[in-house]
Amino acid sequence: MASLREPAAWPSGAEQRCCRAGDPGGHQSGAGSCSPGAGLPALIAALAYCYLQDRLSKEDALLEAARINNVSEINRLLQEGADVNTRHKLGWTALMVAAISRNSSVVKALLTANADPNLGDDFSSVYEIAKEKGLHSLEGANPLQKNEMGHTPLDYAREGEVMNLLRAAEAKFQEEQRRREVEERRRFPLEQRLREHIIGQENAIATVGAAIRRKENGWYDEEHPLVFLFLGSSGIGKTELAKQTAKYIHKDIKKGFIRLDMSEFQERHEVAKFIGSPPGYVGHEEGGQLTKKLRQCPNAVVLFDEVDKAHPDVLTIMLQLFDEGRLTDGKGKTIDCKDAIFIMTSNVASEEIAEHALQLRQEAMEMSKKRIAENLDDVQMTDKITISKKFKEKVIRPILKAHFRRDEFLGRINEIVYFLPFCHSELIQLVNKELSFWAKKAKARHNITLLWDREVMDVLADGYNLHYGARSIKHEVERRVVNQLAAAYEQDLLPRGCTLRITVEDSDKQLLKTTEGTEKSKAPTLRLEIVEKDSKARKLEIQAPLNPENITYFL
Ligand SMILES: Nc1ncnc2c1ncn2[C@@H]1O[C@H](COP(=O)(O)OP(=O)(O)OP(=O)(O)O)[C@@H](O)[C@H]1O
Repeated sequence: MASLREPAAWPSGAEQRCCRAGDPGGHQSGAGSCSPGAGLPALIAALAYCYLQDRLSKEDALLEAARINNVSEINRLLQEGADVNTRHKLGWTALMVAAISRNSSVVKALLTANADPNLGDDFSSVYEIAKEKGLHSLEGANPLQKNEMGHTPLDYAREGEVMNLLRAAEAKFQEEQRRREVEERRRFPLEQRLREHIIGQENAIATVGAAIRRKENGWYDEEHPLVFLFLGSSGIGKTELAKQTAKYIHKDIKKGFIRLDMSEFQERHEVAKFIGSPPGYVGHEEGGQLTKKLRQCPNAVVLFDEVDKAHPDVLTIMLQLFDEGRLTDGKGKTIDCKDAIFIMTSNVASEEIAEHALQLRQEAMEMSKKRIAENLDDVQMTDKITISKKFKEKVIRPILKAHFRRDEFLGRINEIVYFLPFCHSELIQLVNKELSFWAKKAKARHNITLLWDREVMDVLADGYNLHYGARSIKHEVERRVVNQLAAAYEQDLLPRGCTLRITVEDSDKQLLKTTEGTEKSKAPTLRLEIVEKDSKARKLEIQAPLNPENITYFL
């Protein structure tokens, strides 16, 4: 509830302190009377106070003067016609304020001016105070809000009228929320959101986006959960897509995303860890890793990482889960999870997929070159390629079949989603994302502005390793840029607030003699330079032993 001592519209402590310090003897406004020794902060506070005084109504000013024991101000305001019995919007009078603040001289002055000591307290209702404090009862408040024990306001309602009110408010709020979400989805579709976090992988985004849209709009088989298998090499966005899908569906609710590393379920006895042990067995009380989490959020997005590593008995349980949309745990309790979304990831066949994609890109590039040579108008330098149905049937399916050994398991997968290696333009985007991440940190932590250009991004994109995906770009940026930044900082070469540019040295790619006598190009070096105020650049001499180019980073 609002405290008598803290009405929302009254000046802050700094203003009050200044006013007291500068108001020993009956000045009019409280401004300019801060002692010179009080310094700049006091002067600023005094000015702020004056400004506030100008804006306050006479009645507000009277209440304020009563609170801070300013008798001369009380007298002045009363002379100017302020109502001595005025009330604050939460109900108290100036006399009450002075009394509760023990400001006896103000009490005397107010009584002399005929303040009514018999005015009862007219404090507002809880509703008024909540409104004043911005805690509106049901207007705009979320009636579904849960406290730390998981209870909503309705759980605490005892009276019929309040219960009815809360029920109606819940229904109204849910309807409003649903309407807002539909509107939001229309304006900002899932694919667009995913693209904000995931570079490339257009086909994967489109496949997942379409399946989720079908489900959200009721165009799906409600007897079975949605099941995806994400295929592709490491660090290419499989987990990220699963995470972002969960974020889209469950917002920031952590329980909405369940992640299990299936390499932890390689042995037969580990089935118990998955769904819990039967009665009488060790760990019965603990429950299973999957069942425990699914019980908390039966419509979660569940990620089974490296599913190819799971023991066949674990796969049997997963098949039952996908088929029936429910799971019975070690305690015999059944969890209904038809609304869950199951995503399995696997690196199986990743080499074949990567090779095929590179070959398709090569063909697309040659085709474009040929058409340029033939001077045809419809030339499209496209990075977009699609894995053919033939390749999926003839190459991928047999590999999956050999691995999972069961047609029915593969048959329960709604969509097999292919993740392809990054093309050059996607690598440039990944580099830019990574550099932007560090630029933001440099700004926030050290007020340093970091600049780079396309040539720098090209050099860093060369560090791409097909087997490590986006992680190799992260490591390349850390190795070749962030290491230098850290060393320069340690050597005190970076003035706070400076502008730093990353530049490419040896950009003409010098040719080096290799031990075999052949020539190979030397990778260009990245250097840091400070951009001075007059736009002149000065290269930083970062001292050995830290020559970042000589540091090997083991992936
Ligand atoms: N397409 C992408 N766009 C943006 N960032 C990506 C992309 N792919 C991967 N990353 C980033 O690289 C890191 C690893 O990605 P992710 O965990 O999705 O890999 P993965 O494909 O699941 O591989 P693994 O099987 O090794 O886990 C994450 O930080 C992720 O944000």
